[in-house]
Amino acid sequence: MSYNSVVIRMELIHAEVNFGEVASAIAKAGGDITSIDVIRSGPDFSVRDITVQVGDSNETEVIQALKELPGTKLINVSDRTFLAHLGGKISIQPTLSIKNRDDLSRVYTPGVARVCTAIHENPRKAFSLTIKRNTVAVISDGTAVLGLGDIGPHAAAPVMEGKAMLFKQLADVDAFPICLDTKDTEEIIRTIQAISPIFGGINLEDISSPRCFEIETRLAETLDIPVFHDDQHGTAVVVIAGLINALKVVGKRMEHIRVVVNGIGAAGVSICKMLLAAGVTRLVPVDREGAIVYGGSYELPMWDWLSKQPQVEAKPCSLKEAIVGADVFIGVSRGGLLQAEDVQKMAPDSIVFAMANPHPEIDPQQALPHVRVFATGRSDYPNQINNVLVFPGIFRGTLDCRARTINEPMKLAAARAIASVVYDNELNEQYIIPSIFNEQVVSKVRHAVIEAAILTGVARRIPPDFR
Ligand SMILES: NC(=O)C1=CN([C@@H]2O[C@H](COP(=O)(O)OP(=O)(O)OC[C@H]3O[C@@H](n4cnc5c(N)ncnc54)[C@H](O)[C@@H]3O)[C@@H](O)[C@H]2O)C=CC1
Ligand SMILES: CC(=O)C(=O)O
Ligand SMILES: [Mg+2]
Repeated sequence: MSYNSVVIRMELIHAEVNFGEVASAIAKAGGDITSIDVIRSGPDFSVRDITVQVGDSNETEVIQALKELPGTKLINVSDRTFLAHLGGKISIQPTLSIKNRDDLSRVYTPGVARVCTAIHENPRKAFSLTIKRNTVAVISDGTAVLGLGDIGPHAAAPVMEGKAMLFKQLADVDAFPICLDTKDTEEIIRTIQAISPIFGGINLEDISSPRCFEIETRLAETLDIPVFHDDQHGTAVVVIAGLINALKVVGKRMEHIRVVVNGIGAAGVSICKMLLAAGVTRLVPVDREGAIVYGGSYELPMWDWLSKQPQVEAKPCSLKEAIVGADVFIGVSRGGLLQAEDVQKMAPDSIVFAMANPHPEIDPQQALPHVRVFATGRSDYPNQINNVLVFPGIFRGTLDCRARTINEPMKLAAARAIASVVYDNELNEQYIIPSIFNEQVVSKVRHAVIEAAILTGVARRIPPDFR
């Protein structure tokens, strides 16, 4: 069940009802009052805003119970999540204000012309004299939005705005959401190439597989700024970070574990690749039709690549068969695929990362009693494994050193940096991954990424704190 916060504005006639009765009607219907504000108060009546936490299955009951309560009048019900989206979630602010003609002639014509000429003569100056220095495009075609699927570019916008907010708040990166009204691979590539001059980096988001692989590869080959498909690499980095720490908690080693990854799309492919690079020797990638097996032959190039890796198991099986005896389950597919009896059959001290959003592969209440370490992509349970721990710090570091790409050593360094934020003496089943509000995350990821970029020769600038 998912939870929403609703604000209920209602009038209470004092002679007929008191607040205790209202509170008890809400509680009986399954709502949880989190705050009360008095909007107007008179001798005979008062108007209050009551904020109530409701599950998606009991919101109607709460409203109905209040409608039926004598002495009350329901004025309005607003969903706080929708309120937070009114008018969108970001805006653009100038860095200085124009107070007089002198200011005007400096930031605009004629002064601006000298700056344009300087960039024309030396295009690298765009990095210091325009927003390219600190701006990332968050680009989606709306085809794989969270686990909601192909919901189109308009409906994708709230997620892209949310990513832009997180970039700014967590890492002071200016990010701009762009939702493309095309699913055509060539048109997407050409459009991104055409808009790229103003950006210092491209964060691809929620573009379905397998198109996302070609789009990213072709853009990375042709652009001189980093192109990072967040659902692939951000997710893989945070999974490796979580796994490094979860394995310490259960006392197992990367080389000895058997891992099942369910959902071999954008996130799943990248996770599998990074698991192999991290030393996993027994891997079972599973998609809708069952396991992708060693020695098999697949139309999708990434699946075919996986089938050539000797660490991938050769025995065909379904997800429910694959999970028997597994040490680790990583889900990046869709919600509600597993039940308690499935995770019960895993090896002792099992680790489950059920990361489909917004609904995980297994309901946390079903899984928790049977697994040693459990994590989801959501913020309402402990151990939130979400790529938000990765993209702000990775781009902060990349922009600061003007890296032309984000390579494997930079990603691995980011994963280790995230894991290192939780000290060994703090690690436990409920705390394998730091909170996104832990300020060390962005600064450690930034540092590790810059160091790796310099070492691998992709940094075009050495930031002052590295000189
Ligand atoms: N927690 C996090 O940070 C992240 C979570 N995700 C979540 O992971 C899921 C997948 O995301 P993407 O890889 O971007 O999507 P995608 O569309 O590229 O891949 C999804 C894959 O799951 C497979 N799949 C669907 N139903 C399945 C089933 N019943 N059994 C096995 N496989 C199944 C599809 O065939 C596809 O290959 C989404 O729910 C998304 O919200 C994705 C990125 C980050
Ligand atoms: C978190 C994220 O990027 C997703 O679920 O698609
Ligand atoms: Mg995403």
